[in-house]
Amino acid sequence: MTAALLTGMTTARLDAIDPARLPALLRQMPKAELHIHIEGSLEPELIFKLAQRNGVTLPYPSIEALRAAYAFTDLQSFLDIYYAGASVLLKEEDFFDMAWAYLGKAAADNVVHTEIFFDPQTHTARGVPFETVIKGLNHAVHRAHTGLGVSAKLILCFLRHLSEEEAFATLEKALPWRHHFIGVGLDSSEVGHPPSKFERVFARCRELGLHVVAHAGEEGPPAYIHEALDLLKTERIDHGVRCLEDADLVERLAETRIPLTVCPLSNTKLCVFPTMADHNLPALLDAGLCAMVNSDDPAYFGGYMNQNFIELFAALPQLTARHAYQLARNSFEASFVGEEQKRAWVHQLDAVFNAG
Ligand code: HPA
Ligand SMILES: [Zn+2]
Repeated sequence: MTAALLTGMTTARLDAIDPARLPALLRQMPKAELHIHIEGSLEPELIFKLAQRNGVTLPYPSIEALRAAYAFTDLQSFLDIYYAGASVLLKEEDFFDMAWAYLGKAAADNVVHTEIFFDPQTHTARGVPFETVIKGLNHAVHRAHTGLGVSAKLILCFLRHLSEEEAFATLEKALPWRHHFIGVGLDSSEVGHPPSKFERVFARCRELGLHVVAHAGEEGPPAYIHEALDLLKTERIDHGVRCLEDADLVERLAETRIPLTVCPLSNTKLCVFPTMADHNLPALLDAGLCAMVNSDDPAYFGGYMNQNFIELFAALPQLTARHAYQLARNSFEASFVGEEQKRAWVHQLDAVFNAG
């Protein structure tokens, strides 16, 4: 599979690229984003605009005060603010506006394909119908194809701090809209909520022909990654950076080419790594894993896709054009699209690296 995707670019050619071209290449190269929570793309400006439009009172007096609260110590300290921010989303056009703003940013970063997580339970718990959420998001996704040239798909995430029963109830509500999303995921507070809690829900989702992914090994132990693979049978692992603590797991991930959707700025902002220079993405690539770069919650963590690439490569000088190409190629390999489309995107990628 890997060899088939690696078209014109040889390692020797990649290593001959002038390092001065690297920042431009990172920006210009076509890429796929596979780990973005749409609620995490809600910028403070849009939060305030929607609050005003919907008559919602926010516990922050200004945009600056809200932004100042974005100093996180761990995943939970972020999730508390992230769920509060989502409280301004009430109407279909709110969900459209949020997704449309993200898709414009993605297009500007040369993201040609994005698989977008959404958290319906965050909204249905506040009385917003599932239909309102999915219709608003779907409208933006469709408009992105024609208006921005960005291919976008939706992945429904279950909140793992809630019960199995609530996940099943959410799936029931989603089924009339089954054709609007391609898969399911698992997010929210990881530690104490292992993948095993959702084994039966995921089995049902697989029966329905949905793709399955799960957050694991962000704050949780490598055992959670094993569980996601063994019990949920996930096709990708979201984050997964703690896999390096378990040599057998690394071998398993390398052999199966199960992708890891890594989020560098997220990991530094949530203190998974003390600084970007400590990030283990170079080691993940050296271990032969199908890892790539994603933004996770770009409005909260300081940047969208290209900002993640730029800060990662600036902090880790051992990363070169070879790694940039590998990361983009991995993003296409890991995406839930057909082989022909993947090959077309890799050809576009080759063209950018061959130019100049
Ligand atoms: O990084 C994350 N981890 C878990 N849940 C989330 N929900 C939004 N972002 C995240
Ligand atoms: Zn995430």
